[in-house]
Amino acid sequence: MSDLLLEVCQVSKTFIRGGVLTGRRVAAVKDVSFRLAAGRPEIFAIIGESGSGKTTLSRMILNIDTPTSGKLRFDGVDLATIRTAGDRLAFMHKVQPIFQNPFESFNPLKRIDRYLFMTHRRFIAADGRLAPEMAVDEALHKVGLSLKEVSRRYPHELSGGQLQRVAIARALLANPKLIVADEPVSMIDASLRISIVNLFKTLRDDLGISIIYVTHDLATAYYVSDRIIIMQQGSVVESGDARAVLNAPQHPYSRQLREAALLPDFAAGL
Ligand SMILES: Nc1ncnc2c1ncn2[C@@H]1O[C@H](COP(=O)(O)OP(=O)(O)OP(=O)(O)O)[C@@H](O)[C@H]1O
Repeated sequence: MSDLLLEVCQVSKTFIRGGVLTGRRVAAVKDVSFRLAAGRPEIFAIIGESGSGKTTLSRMILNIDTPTSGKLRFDGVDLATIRTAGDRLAFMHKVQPIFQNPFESFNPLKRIDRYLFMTHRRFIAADGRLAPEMAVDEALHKVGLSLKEVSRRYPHELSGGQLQRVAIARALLANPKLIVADEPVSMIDASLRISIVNLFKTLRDDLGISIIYVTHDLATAYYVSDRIIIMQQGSVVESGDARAVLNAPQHPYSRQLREAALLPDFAAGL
């Protein structure tokens, strides 16, 4: 096992928009580096406005996109060497995504309990000690729900907040070491956001899971994160301890973000 859980090493991603010859190059992520230590679970926020490259960076961490240059290693394994279906499944055991819109994460025609049982079957090697009902119920309990509550229900029969909890329970069935959550609360009612964000703290403290929290929302990032990076136009402009950076931002862009966030919402998050 490596001393590092995740190593993002001088990673860049360039897209070509339009035709191959006539297209314009878009540098979505530029030379980004950071590390998460193994055995020291933390909430690491990637902050930036729309178009700053957060999603592209998180997709590379999830091995959905490949970098144009640079390297990503998870648990010592270079993500570029993950090629077979078996390798991919092994990676997904350890790294799980949570997406912005929980309603898009689930097939609307499939019952939620069936979805969770399917996921359990897929990752059964991760936790073969429990019968499917018990494993699914246990995962749901970790997010404040139960199998009884979601049984026989379809995604549209739950609130966005409840469904995002189910998405987190589904991620937990894989027994991951890292969850990459891309704007996980932005589509959820403001009143429920803090409960999801608090859940991340519980996953970190009680289950030892590290969380990469991708957001444009400084208030929740301030409230929940241990460390942050602030991205502008693909580059990291500031990084460090979340409270230190957000209390006294040094870079003009970080200051600008903080000033823009000094709205009632931000104050409420402090
Ligand atoms: N598949 C793609 N093809 C071309 N350009 C892309 C692609 N994906 C992202 N981009 C561009 O890369 C830049 C960074 O986008 P990205 O989605 O990573 O930013 P973001 O900070 O996550 O923004 P948002 O919060 O709006 O999703 C943007 O200019 C975007 O238009």
